[in-house]
Amino acid sequence: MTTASAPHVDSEVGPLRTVLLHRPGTELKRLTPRNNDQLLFDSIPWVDRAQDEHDAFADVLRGRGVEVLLLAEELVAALADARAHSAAVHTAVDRRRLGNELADSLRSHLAGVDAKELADVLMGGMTFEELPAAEGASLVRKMHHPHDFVVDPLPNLLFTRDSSVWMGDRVAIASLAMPARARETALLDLIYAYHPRFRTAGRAYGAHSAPVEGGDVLLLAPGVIAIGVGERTTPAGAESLARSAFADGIAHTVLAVPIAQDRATMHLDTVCTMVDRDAVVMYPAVRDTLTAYSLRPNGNGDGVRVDGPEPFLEAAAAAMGIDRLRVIDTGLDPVTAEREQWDDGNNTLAVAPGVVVAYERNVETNSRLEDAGIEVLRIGGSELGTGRGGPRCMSCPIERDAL
Ligand SMILES: NC(=[NH2+])NCCC[C@H](N)C(=O)O
Repeated sequence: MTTASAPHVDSEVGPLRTVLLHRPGTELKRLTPRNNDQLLFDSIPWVDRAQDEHDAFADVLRGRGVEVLLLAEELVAALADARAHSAAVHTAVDRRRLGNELADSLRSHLAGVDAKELADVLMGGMTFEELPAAEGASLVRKMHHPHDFVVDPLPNLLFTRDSSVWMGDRVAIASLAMPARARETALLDLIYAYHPRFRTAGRAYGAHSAPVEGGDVLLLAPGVIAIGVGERTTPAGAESLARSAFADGIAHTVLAVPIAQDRATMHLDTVCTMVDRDAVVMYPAVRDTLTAYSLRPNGNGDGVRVDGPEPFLEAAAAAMGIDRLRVIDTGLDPVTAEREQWDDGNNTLAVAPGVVVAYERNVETNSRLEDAGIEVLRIGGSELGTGRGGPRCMSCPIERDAL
């Protein structure tokens, strides 16, 4: 491993130094037409091609000097600690699903496997068919279909943005709203608690608090955080993240931004991402309608003042202390705009101010970004995108240089 500097992120666009990605693996092979909706994929990805696309994404980042950490490797490293190993077994065994007898036999099986094999089960799941034969006749085993899951797979691990968020030098483990993703945070929690590199990192926000997902959290500028509130992050989640950020001195203003409770706009970063210190790319259909409530400490203990709603762009510029937040005018007709929004055209990952990674398929959005002087690093995403997530969703920045 390269010599690690300290984790720290206080913007969306400061030069990216270290990022956490997840190269998709066995968990994607679990997707079928019967379970894909529940597992939050819109079709069945071609897994080998998804891996190739992901490797190319990681290479683009490495080519820009970014250190790429892969979740599977970090998880195996964390599980080398015996305490992490036994905590991990605990998170994998669902007694309500398995009943006591089968739960006990799964527990003793997993307790005996090495870190790599345990990590594979935690990420890729396990079916009844794969469960090593246990003594005794379990009704649960007899009555389940061999392809039912003993441990659910986590295909959305790919979207590392959502499960944890670095704010300043602290990491917040998210609280994921959808049952299909809930267990992801347990894996991130293990990595940050037991991996030698992260063991000392401070935490922000309580893991078991109201739902907050990282795709909703935008670090607009040092001290200014926007939080989308919609299908995933709840008002209570936004409020609790704001209180935690104020208490830790990470933010002076948090903007709570209502977004439509739709699959197409499940997170704020599906309609708006930052591409430069003072510029965003935004889905034209929300440009003039997005609003924000401003939260600030009211100077009275841990009291919080709530103002608004007012137009998002105005509230953001005021909190950031700039005249105007530039919106790159994609100028797209409504149908093209809707198509490219669905394909994560607005979901860019900045590697530096004015330099972003974007899916190549969003031809029109990308060319407007270039017209506006933004450098666009294009990646293929035909298979990666089947889970509805782009370069920002697939990356969790751990270290960015200050602006
Ligand atoms: N930050 C994001 N926009 N993440 C996209 C997550 C997509 C994932 N399939 C989900 O529905 O949860």
